[in-house]
Amino acid sequence: MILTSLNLYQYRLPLDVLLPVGKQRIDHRTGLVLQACARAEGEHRQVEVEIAPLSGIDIDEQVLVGFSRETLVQVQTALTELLPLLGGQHIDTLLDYAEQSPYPSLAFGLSLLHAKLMGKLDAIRPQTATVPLIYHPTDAGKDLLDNKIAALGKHVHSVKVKVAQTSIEDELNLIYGILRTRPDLKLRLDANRGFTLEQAIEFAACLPLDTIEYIEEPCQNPQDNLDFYQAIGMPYALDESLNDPDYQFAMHNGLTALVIKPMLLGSIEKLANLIETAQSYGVRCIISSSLESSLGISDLAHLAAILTPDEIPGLDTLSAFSQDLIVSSGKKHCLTLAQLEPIAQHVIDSTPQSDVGVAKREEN
Ligand SMILES: O=C(O)CCC(=O)c1ccccc1C(=O)O
Ligand SMILES: [Mg+2]
Repeated sequence: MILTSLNLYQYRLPLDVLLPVGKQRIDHRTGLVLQACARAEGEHRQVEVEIAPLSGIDIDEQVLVGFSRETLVQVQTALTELLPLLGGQHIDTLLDYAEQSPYPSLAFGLSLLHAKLMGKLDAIRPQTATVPLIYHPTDAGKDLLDNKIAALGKHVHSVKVKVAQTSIEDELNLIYGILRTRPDLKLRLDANRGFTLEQAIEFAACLPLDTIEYIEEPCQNPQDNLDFYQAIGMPYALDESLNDPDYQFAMHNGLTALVIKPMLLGSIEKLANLIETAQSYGVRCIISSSLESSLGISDLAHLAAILTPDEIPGLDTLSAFSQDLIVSSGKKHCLTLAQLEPIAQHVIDSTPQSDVGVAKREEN
């Protein structure tokens, strides 16, 4: 299968409510959409992927830290240079560039584009269940949270709650409030490295252990996670730790889950290897959102069904988005490609006599 055209677009979507990025908050999301067409023996395929590194600035104009290291501009520049090299090539070339790219978001996007052109995502029903995300939006009150908890369906068995954001007292109240409303729920807590070892122990000691599935990144210094587990016996999960380019899976007491954010980690092959290694030690792998638009979330729901069929992914981040992008999640408005800003384009003349590539590039 040969790549016959590639089109790159940029999107910018305002959010209706703030979304958490660790302790920071964002009020809009920007990213890229890469569309590719490929042909083989009369068959023609056209697919789109979202490439949206989780970097940029928060609502206080502070740089987002702890997630993607690459900026949108870096990825956009790399892709603009890559498109002319990809045009006319076999689609497997996408995998070569994915393995070579220093940018995880780009590696993931290129490998996903390959998988979609191969039809690998069509063959499976997406995971429709997701673990609801509960957090304090600084622009919404306690009522909104209470309503969200009261509205959870009976099929929901776990929720994810952001902690280490406000005071320990407020957060214990929130958690006990949730458990009063729904005593059957299990909780996945996420501290985003917000606690010192002492604070993490003090906090966890106030919670009923058997209601907590795990706590993500309890300690500021992840080396303290082991002491945390030894002191309190609460299982923990790693999330930010996986973003370190040198991260290698290592089994430790108390390590129960990896929170896998594909946009931050790299190619599907790399994800699959990490998942296989972790699962061989009995560590659960939870595919999770990096705050992608509906296009990216839909692909993650398909990938979760393929890579982690026994787990419910953490993809409950779309409700904050004002509009859908390319793929409808049921919102009133769904932006189409024609409504996005084109950044770069590369078309191969597909008449049989000619193999000449024509590159067009628009500066913005
Ligand atoms: O994991 C989930 O369920 C939702 C996604 C989420 O919480 C998140 C999204 C973007 C950046 C960081 C995080 C996080 O897990 O801390
Ligand atoms: Mg987390």
